[in-house]
Amino acid sequence: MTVNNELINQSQAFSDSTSVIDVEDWNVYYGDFHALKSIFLKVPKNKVTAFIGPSGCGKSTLLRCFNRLNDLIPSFRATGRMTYHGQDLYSSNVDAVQVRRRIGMVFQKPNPFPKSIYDNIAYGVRVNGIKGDMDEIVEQSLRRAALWDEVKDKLKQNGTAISGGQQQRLCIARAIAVQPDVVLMDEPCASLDPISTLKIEELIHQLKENYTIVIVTHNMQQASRVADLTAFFNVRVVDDKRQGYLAEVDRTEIIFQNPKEEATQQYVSGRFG
Ligand SMILES: Nc1ncnc2c1ncn2[C@@H]1O[C@H](COP(=O)(O)OP(=O)(O)OP(=O)(O)O)[C@@H](O)[C@H]1O
Repeated sequence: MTVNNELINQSQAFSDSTSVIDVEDWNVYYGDFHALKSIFLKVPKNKVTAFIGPSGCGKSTLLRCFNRLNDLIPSFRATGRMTYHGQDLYSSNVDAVQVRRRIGMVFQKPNPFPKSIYDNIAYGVRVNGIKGDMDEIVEQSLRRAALWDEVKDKLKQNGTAISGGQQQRLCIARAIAVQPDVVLMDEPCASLDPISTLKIEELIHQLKENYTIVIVTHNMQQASRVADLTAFFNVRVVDDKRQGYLAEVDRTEIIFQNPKEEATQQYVSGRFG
């Protein structure tokens, strides 16, 4: 296996952190399209890792590999090794449903169930057979998602009948209610106004005390505000086809102030992408 520079840089940057997810020589294909080429990455525990890069470079693809969401796409195929706490995530004896419980996901568009706020939380807790006082679990999850004070008097109200920003925090509460240890966020603020966006960013800061977070964002300020580590993905053309790769990964301040790659500098300063 080739040792690559990103891995060396990153291990220097976060040598004090344990990694939760380890990616080694990871390649993704959709049919014969090679979407992601040879990714090496360590996702550090209780940190926020941001994925940035131009459209189509494979940020969402890699994020969705972490909780096996791409398994649902018939043309998807991956090679290489991806481990979660040292366990091979793609081993045949790993249950993808259990993976998704431990590695939760929040999507770009808030997607609460058309059920009460209470049941939005309680549903996944029941389905996953999690024991405990349901009222307490609901309250605790809503508190952790910084939503409790706004909804505590209307828990029976439909989860779709609150503001977009509140809906997104409800989706975060729903994700953390099933006791994950990683929360993946795919452009979680893309459909939100600036005030709701700031609330989610503050929440991300709080959440990393208890969870490991990976966020895909097109918003450079957001990456620089929330992320400890930033991974810049880029696209190159191989045999007339666009192929995504990890160009550089390092501490966020280095990626934004003193990156090693020219392309990273150009991207973070808004000169392409
Ligand atoms: N289900 C799929 N089938 C075939 N190709 C796909 C599929 N999903 C994504 N791709 C392709 O894989 C590449 C990476 O897509 P992906 O959505 O991961 O990129 P991204 O960096 O998240 O893009 P964006 O920033 O626009 O959301 C793109 O060329 C895309 O067209």
